[in-house]
Amino acid sequence: MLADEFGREVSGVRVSLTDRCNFDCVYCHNEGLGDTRGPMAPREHEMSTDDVVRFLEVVAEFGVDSVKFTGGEPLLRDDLEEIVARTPDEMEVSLTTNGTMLPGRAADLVDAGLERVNVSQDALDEETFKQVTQAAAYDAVMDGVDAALSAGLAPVKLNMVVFERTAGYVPEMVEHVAENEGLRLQLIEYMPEIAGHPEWAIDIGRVHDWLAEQADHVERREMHDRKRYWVTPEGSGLAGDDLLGDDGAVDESKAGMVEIVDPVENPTFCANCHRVRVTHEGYLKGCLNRNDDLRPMGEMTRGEIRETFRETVANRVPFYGEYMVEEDGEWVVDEKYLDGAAGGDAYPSVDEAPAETDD
Ligand SMILES: Nc1nc2c(ncn2[C@@H]2O[C@H](COP(=O)(O)OP(=O)(O)OP(=O)(O)O)[C@@H](O)[C@H]2O)c(=O)[nH]1
Ligand SMILES: C[S@@+](CC[C@H](N)C(=O)[O-])C[C@H]1O[C@@H](n2cnc3c(N)ncnc32)[C@H](O)[C@@H]1O
Ligand code: SF4
Ligand code: SF4
Repeated sequence: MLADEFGREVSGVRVSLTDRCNFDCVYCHNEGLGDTRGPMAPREHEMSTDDVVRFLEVVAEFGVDSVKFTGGEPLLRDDLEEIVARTPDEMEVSLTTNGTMLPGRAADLVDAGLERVNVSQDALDEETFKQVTQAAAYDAVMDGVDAALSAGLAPVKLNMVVFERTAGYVPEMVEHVAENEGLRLQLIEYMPEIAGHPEWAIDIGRVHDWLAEQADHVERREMHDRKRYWVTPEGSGLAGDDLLGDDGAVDESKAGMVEIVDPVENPTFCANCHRVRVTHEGYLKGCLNRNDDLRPMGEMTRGEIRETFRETVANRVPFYGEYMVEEDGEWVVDEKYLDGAAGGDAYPSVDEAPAETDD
């Protein structure tokens, strides 16, 4: 496995398959590339099926053992089933989606090899959901979660972005996953780095504190050093070791899992980041929040992709703690990165994007 100069092995890749989306969430960072608004029809500059598969085959040689497909909305790609089916067998395949297109496709995706799915759901309230996503699709998302469960994808993780408009729904969402076996909850700190509106953020520390009071068992996940809180349904009377099965792990029929994703201004999170990203146009990048280290993979042979992947890993830096450093209580870009010293150019326009190739 390749490791960067901060000792972080790269075990996973996150591939954005498109920047198109049928929602227009007010907070969307689009995996670092800005706006999802625009035509919904397939676009020429998206990586082809073969491009995606070739990249995955190359990184599998380096021991990368998991891939997450994301976007935009990855289910807008009609070839998603084919991509999943052609992903190297040794890789765990997961998907992050708004869920609306899972009915009718979840079973085929599972047949193709999909192992896990995260579905974005910011509230249990239809009106708030509509305001946040700017789409009237609450029922479609709920149907999507059901379709994933019926297809055997339990536990399904619900992704909830916690910011000023949704924070009030946290207790309800926690109770929802505590009561419903097969669901987990991921509370994602609102990230303003690319989306803007820092005033929407809430203090995620308060959510940690509240959950610590509710939880009957707490764990840490190696990835990002994320905290996981296990919460039992109200009135269950279960606590502590009651929750553990014979294998020492929490029995999910007794408690719901709530994980907090809190990357903002968090050097510890970044110090445990083991992922390289790929944009829908086939650029490698070392960090969600950066677009000054992009390396194109289009028109490339496997040998060149190998080299580009090595370069991307070698140039990865933790965003908080190295790229952004604290000065007088403020986070500022470390001077040495101000001229794009990592070697890449600023994100090129679509017209300059590399053409698709066969290899
Ligand atoms: N800054 C930052 N944010 C991340 C990172 N990983 C996840 N996030 C945030 O969490 C959101 C949801 O992540 P997902 O793609 O659903 O999955 P995940 O939690 O990373 O992965 P799994 O738990 O393994 O499924 C992302 O879109 C980001 O907003 C990361 O490495 N850096
Ligand atoms: C960019 S979306 C792409 C996949 C899919 N369209 C979806 O919504 O699940 C991936 C995840 O990023 C989260 N997200 C988007 N913008 C964010 C932001 N500014 N801060 C934190 N999370 C964000 C979304 O809630 C979603 O769970
Ligand atoms: S559904 Fe996902 S990609 Fe689409 S706007 Fe919302 S967060 Fe962004
Ligand atoms: S370095 Fe930090 S901000 Fe960048 S992708 Fe990793 S965890 Fe996220």
